Amino acid sequence: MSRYPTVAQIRAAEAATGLLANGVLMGRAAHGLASAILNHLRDTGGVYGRRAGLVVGSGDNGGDALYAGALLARRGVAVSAVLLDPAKAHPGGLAALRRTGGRVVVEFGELDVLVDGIVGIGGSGPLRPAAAAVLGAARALSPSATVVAVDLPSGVDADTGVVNEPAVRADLTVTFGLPRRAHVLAAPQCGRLVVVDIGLDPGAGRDAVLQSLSDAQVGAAWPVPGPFDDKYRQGVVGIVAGSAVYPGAALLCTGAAIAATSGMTRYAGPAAAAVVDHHPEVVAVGEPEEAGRVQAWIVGPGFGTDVDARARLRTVLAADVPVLVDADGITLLAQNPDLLAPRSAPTLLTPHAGEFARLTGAEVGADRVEAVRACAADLGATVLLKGRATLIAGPDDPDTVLVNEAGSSWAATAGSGDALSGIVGALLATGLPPALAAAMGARAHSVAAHIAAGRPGAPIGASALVAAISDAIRVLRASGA
Ligand SMILES: NC(=O)C1=CN([C@@H]2O[C@H](COP(=O)(O)OP(=O)(O)OC[C@H]3O[C@@H](n4cnc5c(N)ncnc54)[C@H](OP(=O)(O)O)[C@@H]3O)[C@@H](O)[C@H]2O)[C@@H](O)CC1
Ligand SMILES: [K+]
Repeated sequence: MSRYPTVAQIRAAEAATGLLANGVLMGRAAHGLASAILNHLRDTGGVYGRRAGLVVGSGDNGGDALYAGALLARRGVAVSAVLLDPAKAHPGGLAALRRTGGRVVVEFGELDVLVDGIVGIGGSGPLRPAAAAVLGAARALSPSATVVAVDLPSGVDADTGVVNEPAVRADLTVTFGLPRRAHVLAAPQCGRLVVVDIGLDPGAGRDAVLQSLSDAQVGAAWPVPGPFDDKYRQGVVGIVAGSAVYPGAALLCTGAAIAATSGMTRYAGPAAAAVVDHHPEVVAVGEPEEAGRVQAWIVGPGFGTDVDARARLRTVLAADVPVLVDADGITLLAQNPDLLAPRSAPTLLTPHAGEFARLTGAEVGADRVEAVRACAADLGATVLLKGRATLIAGPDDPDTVLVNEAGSSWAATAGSGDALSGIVGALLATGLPPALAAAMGARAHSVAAHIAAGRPGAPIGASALVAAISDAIRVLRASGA
């Protein structure tokens, strides 16, 4: 489990060490930062004589960069620093840099490493023009220089992950003590993340709302048949998806559900013939009323928004079992919010940003974590908000929002959401709590996309993703072994 505290929580954890005022924490931070840069230099041709440029802001983030620069200079790195506000540059850090032979310059020469010490957790808004100009000139002169962000890429909001352009885009981000929310919410902007141990209390971060499951946790919790299980033991999932004209969503959703668990899969809807054609293990009927008992329903992918779809949604939501509502089902639900009111079994909604806006009547906004939490509380449902960082909140636990960072964008392909619904719905039918099922499904979905794309990656369709689900589960189950 990784936890991503807010800036306020990080500041409290730092203060609790009692080591803020005496500079011990900054010393540890600078040491870790310098080590990460030295490792990078060693991996790319050596340390001595390589060139590092520091862009130094007016706060402690700049202080980290200056102290680390001093350590690099001592190891033979040619270090230069541009001070954005010379009067406010960290005095101790600046003195240390000067003592070790680092130079203060007004513009950089060619560089191997460009260190962003402009702002960290004290920053707000985009890069100011002076900082943007220095970075722009450095990038133009040294386009292949590795960009190392101190704590956070400047311009990225630490708590929301919003990238306020112009912002730094880092190849490597070195942070201190605990990862910040932005590291998972804006992962592509951060590049590789190194978390340096600065001696925070072992319990620090426990109060963080935003959390992610590890692959090992997902693998360990994945339901697989035990020695005495029969076909019903892992639950029966019922799927209402697709249409006679467009059976694709039904096929993808059903295929994903079949692969995700060894529970039984039923299908009810107008694509029944096509579903059985492609997936002979499915018991398929025309309407949900005819489907027999299920332990969870998936309703909505590609099933349209006409009166028949509306009637099917109503039937499914009237059942006293967990229901996952996706895609067209969410659009219909937005028009008929009263359908959720009588439900006592869990409901799980899986909107993308557009469907979320339809559902809540407002755009997701900058603070996605708060948006998904508020939506879950308002609707009394678990909500999975899709994105590169998928967020999941339940209605009864306002102190937990789960996040799955996809790690790549290979899953951004048509039909991918149908596959996600299939995986999560099958997990729901096994009896897993909705938020856990959603987070596990999202993780498996990301891993499947990664496997299907291969290395180096190639674009995939959702069918390839579905075909890789079994391998993804194997990878997850092996990761903790
Ligand atoms: N505390 C500790 O023990 C440890 C702290 N650590 C380090 O300290 C960092 C936090 O330091 P911090 O609090 O001094 O804030 P920080 O992020 O450097 O910048 C604040 C100043 O920048 C300015 N500014 C704001 N927005 C801006 C923008 N968009 N563009 C340009 N400038 C902007 C604004 O000042 P202004 O120019 O407005 O006067 C603001 O006051 C943290 O991220 C970590 O790296 C580590 O050493 C571990 C131990
Ligand atoms: K920074």
